[in-house]
Amino acid sequence: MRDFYGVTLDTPLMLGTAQYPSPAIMAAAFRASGASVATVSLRREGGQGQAFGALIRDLGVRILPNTAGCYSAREAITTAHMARELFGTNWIKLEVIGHADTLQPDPFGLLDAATVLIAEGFEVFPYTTEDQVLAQRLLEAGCRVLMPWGAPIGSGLGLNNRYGLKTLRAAFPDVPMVVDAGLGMPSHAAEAMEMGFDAVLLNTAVAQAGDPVAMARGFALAAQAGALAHAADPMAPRDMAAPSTPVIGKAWL
Ligand SMILES: CC(=O)[C@@H](O)[C@H](O)COP(=O)(O)O
Repeated sequence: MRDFYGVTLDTPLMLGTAQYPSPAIMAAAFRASGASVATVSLRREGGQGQAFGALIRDLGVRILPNTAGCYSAREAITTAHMARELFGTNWIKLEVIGHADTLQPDPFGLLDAATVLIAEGFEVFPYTTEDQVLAQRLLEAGCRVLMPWGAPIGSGLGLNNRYGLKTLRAAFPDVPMVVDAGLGMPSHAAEAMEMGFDAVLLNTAVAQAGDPVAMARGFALAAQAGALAHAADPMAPRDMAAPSTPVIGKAWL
């Protein structure tokens, strides 16, 4: 498993903390998922007070505060400052949203905010697209992790641009990468891990499932299966059939 700013995670699953039917169900979903990281939105959940903060801390997982809902570099930077103070971590999942309908990242605001935050000692996890040039710029700015989107946040569409994700993975083989957002089913997580990504981050698919706890477990198993398959050096697909049972001679009839 990859190193995320010097931290090796036990499992390849990062889970969001929003939209669960109740705090108790959220905690149970975390336990079922074995997630290593909980991402927390300061702007959405910061107002829920100390009880929520205590609940998150009780999950016993690493906290990755995020800047969800920020539409400018300035807003994201201010939110990151508050998050560092509140959670006592330099980790920040940096979201600078560029478009209200797709919630896609604003590449320019993202790079500006990442540059400032890295200079201030933050360890930035940028929510980005699969664009290789932007990835290169983020790495040059000092990001040591990339979080390309699977699909628009909350859409559950899975991996929208497989070609883009595969080429991004291949272009920067040594950079830890997490597919973040848009996953709807465990098979999407398995596919991302099979492609060689190091972890997946999701929220809506678990929180909004009829049974969040069962879905959390499903994602955990799928991410683990995908990681195992990637490490097992999968066979290359081929166009023509090839008998899987070798035939030695012919049966005598
Ligand atoms: C919780 C969080 O950080 C989201 O912004 C994240 O990107 C998850 O997206 P989904 O809800 O689509 O899984």
